[in-house]
Amino acid sequence: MPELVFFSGTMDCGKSTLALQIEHNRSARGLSGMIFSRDDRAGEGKLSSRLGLVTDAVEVEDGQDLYAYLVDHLSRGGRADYVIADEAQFLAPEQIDQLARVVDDLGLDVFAFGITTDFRSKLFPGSQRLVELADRVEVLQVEALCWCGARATHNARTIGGVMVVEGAQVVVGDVTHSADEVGYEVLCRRHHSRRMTAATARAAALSPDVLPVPST
Ligand SMILES: Nc1ncnc2c1ncn2[C@@H]1O[C@H](COP(=O)(O)OP(=O)(O)O)[C@@H](O)[C@H]1O
Ligand SMILES: Cc1cn([C@H]2C[C@H](O)[C@@H](COP(=O)(O)O)O2)c(=O)[nH]c1=O
Repeated sequence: MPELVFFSGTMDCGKSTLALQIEHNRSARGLSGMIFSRDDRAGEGKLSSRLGLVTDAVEVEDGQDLYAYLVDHLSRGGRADYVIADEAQFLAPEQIDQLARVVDDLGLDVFAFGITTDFRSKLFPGSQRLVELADRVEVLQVEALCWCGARATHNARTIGGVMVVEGAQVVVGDVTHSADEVGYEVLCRRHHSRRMTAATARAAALSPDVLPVPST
């Protein structure tokens, strides 16, 4: 049975790498994938991983009907044996419905990859729809870690390493925090709710105002 699978996790946990591996393994067996992406850091029409691999993708536009795009592609003699959608959090809920229709009406597997929640730990609309519709939601096995060593479950947006909680939901970026630049850092829930990034934790530890806590 074809499936809609949502591979979800924090930033930097290997989602795009897995997407590229699925693509590689299937194309190595002669299958042909339709690859969608949106706002990849590597640029328009790309699906890229931090491990350095990159492939071409169809850049999804606002209002684009993904089901109609596939039907059109197939009716012109194009091939598509499965579908990959990276950065799926950036897709509109209607586009996720269209991907579900690709599974149900065209009989193709759809593998969607994306972060579930934004920097305020609120669901992206596209991710919410994926959770609602997916046959399976898979959490990636490679754990991204918080600076404290716990499993990272949340995405923080930072400016110069300091967590911010105001701003647009979508700001394309990477897990870096050079001065003045918008970046991201993955944190455990405790440190996300305390707004404590690696930089602010280090600064607090060095501060003369912080009294040493005797160990119990
Ligand atoms: N230099 C490296 N050596 C080994 N693994 C790396 C290196 N750089 C990145 N990675 C791996 O790549 C993962 C990020 O992969 P990527 O597919 O770009 O993540 P995502 O799409 O989830 O944001 C990191 O969690 C890490 O496991
Ligand atoms: C938390 C959060 C992230 N983003 C952006 C930042 C990146 O461009 C992508 C995530 O890509 P990755 O391959 O999973 O690292 O999403 C955003 O726009 N808004 C947010 O709140």
